[in-house]
Amino acid sequence: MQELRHLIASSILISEVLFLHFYFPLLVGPLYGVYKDFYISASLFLNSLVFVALFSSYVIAISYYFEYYMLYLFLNINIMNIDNIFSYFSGIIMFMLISIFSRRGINDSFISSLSKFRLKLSWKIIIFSSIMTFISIYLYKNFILILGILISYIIVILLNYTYLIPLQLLSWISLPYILSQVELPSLDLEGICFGKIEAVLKKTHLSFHRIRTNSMYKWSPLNGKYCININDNKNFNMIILGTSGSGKSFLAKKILEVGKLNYTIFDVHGEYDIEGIKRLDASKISINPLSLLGQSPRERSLEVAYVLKSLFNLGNIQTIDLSNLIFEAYQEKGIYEEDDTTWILDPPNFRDILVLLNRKKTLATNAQEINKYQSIEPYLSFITNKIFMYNSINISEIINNPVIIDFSKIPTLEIRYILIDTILRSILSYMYVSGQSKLRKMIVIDEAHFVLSKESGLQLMEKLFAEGRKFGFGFILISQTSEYVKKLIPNSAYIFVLNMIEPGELEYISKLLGGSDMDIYKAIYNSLLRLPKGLIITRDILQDEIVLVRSS
Ligand SMILES: Nc1ncnc2c1ncn2[C@@H]1O[C@H](COP(=O)(O)OP(=O)(O)OP(=O)(O)O)[C@@H](O)[C@H]1O
Repeated sequence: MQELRHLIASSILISEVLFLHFYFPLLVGPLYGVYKDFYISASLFLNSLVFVALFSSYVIAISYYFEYYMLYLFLNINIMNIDNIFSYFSGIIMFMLISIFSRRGINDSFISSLSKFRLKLSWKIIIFSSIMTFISIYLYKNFILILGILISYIIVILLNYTYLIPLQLLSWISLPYILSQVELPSLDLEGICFGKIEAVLKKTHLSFHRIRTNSMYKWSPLNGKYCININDNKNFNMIILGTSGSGKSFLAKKILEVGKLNYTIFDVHGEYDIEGIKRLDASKISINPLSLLGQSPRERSLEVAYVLKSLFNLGNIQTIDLSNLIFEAYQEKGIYEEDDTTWILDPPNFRDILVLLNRKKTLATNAQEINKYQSIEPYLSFITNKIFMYNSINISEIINNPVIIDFSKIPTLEIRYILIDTILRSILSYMYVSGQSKLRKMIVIDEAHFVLSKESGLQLMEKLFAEGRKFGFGFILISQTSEYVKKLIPNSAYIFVLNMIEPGELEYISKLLGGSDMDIYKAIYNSLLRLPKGLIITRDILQDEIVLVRSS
């Protein structure tokens, strides 16, 4: 939207010059000569104030003086004299003083953009721009015009934007526009381009964007593709946060579709239906959580007991008893800790453990022992479900093909959780066996707080997040709340936030994206509250810009 600002600024200049030429003489009659200088000085003063406010940049406002100079040259008026320069700079200095007294500070958006400027030279642009410059030098034969062209030429080469090459020809007239292009963040234009950038958060005086921030930082409209280059990141993990209906699953689907990624979606509520993608009804599969998954019987017994502890809030003694019982069940099946050749035998299932528990209960010799078994029996009975009897699910098939696993028809949340946990652990074990790889699989977990709210689920996810990249696995976690994803954020490459309304969430996310700057915090806080469906706020890590993106 820099274009709109330049259109306004240039329109002001051109109308003033035209007014001076055509109507001013009619207005003041024979006193034209007397009032002309006053008119020019006053308009220079006022315009400099307007231009600084419009561009939030003293540098761009100063460059407009040269455009002014060129336009007046057409009327044979030379404004390059001390009086006029003084008038123009008085306006700029007055703006600085107003900014200091209103505690806004002297901030120049052009200069602050220079710190983020990434130099990318291209031979193509250097050659084209040089040819254009030589042609214009030959045509213009005027020192001032040529100087403007040479300055524009250098900036165009440094900025590396092809569309600026023809603008060089306009010399000083196009210089303010060319300079303002430094402010465009040079975001990646390669990778997965799943959205359009609508705006960038900038410290500016004026904003033409509809999302109000009520802060010194405002959304500065920008047009461009928004791309993520996941292969360049330290991991492939992403977190999507937002209220219900804000567009979280739409965004996840876009990333998968545009990136042509191989994926598995853990669809907790049965919301995903993607044409041509296989849906697996989780209530019709079977997976045995007691499969060893590359671990020893002791390790796996402890792990399963820990999962049940997290799920049912079991006490420590109950958890140890349960773990010992599971370990004994392995031994009954001929699977021994010290003999890893037995680890490939068929594992017991929850029903075997229940049978073992009942046998031990009948053989118990005192009330304490009976109580011990009775305290874990209801939980074991509860999870002894046909889903956990044997292994019908083929993990390598799930990993090698796109698939949506629909968990919505699983009757109880506890069974749903154990099933999701077991599939994720099977994937972890597959990862270790299959070895290192480039990105081969994205795993999307919708309603991730369901898994992460359990201690064992959070630990498992932390492990997957930390180790997935090495083995070519990335994760997209979707959640309505940030509460459970906090520990995963350090191992995430991208965090996309859609509309949020809960004050605690807003505070956390605004601090996370905005850092310690209170004005940025305020801007993000107010924007998240107002975000319409499909609009995302994210921080571009490479450019360190906070951007507003629409998934489309
Ligand atoms: N960028 C967008 N452009 C067009 N439609 C969108 C966009 N984002 C979301 N929608 C539409 O809005 C509706 C809600 O989106 P979506 O299901 O992705 O929300 P959600 O945040 O996942 O909701 P829930 O938390 O309830 O699952 C859908 O019909 C979706 O097609």
